[in-house]
Amino acid sequence: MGKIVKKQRPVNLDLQTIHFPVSAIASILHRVSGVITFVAVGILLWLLGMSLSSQEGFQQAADIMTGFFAKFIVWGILTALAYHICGGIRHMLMDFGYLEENLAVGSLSAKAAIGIAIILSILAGVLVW
Ligand code: HEM
Repeated sequence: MGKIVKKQRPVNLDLQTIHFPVSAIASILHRVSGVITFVAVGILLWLLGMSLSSQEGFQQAADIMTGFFAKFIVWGILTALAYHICGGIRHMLMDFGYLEENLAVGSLSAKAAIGIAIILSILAGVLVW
């Protein structure tokens, strides 16, 4: 309240020079993948319900899953889940004290989580297609 703020504060409008550290990217991805996984629960339960409703319902669900768009969505869901689990395990290892909480370990574990998720994503693609 009524604080005097210095008017000539340093300003950097060159957005090209601003880079997120890898741990920040890992953190944003963890939130985004958590939200995608949440929405995915609804989609997958809907598909499961349809497939269990009757023989025709099962056929309808199987037909839906032959389309490229549906496969792409399922691959996206599996990729988000894979990353969310990798990021979640990283979080829990830090929370339980198995990983040191410093910049070097934070960056390395973030890169490891992203790297493992990329490999799992490729495997998910092989599984879906
Ligand atoms: C249906 C499955 C899941 C859904 C819908 C889900 C969703 C979410 C969401 C929305 C968040 C909040 C993210 C944020 O606000 O930054 C979150 C956080 C978290 N999730 Fe999940 N999650 C699921 C499964 C899992 C699994 C299997 C793990 C275990 C590896 C896990 C580990 C975590 C952890 C550790 C956090 C807290 C991260 C933090 O402290 O910032 N989640 N989850």
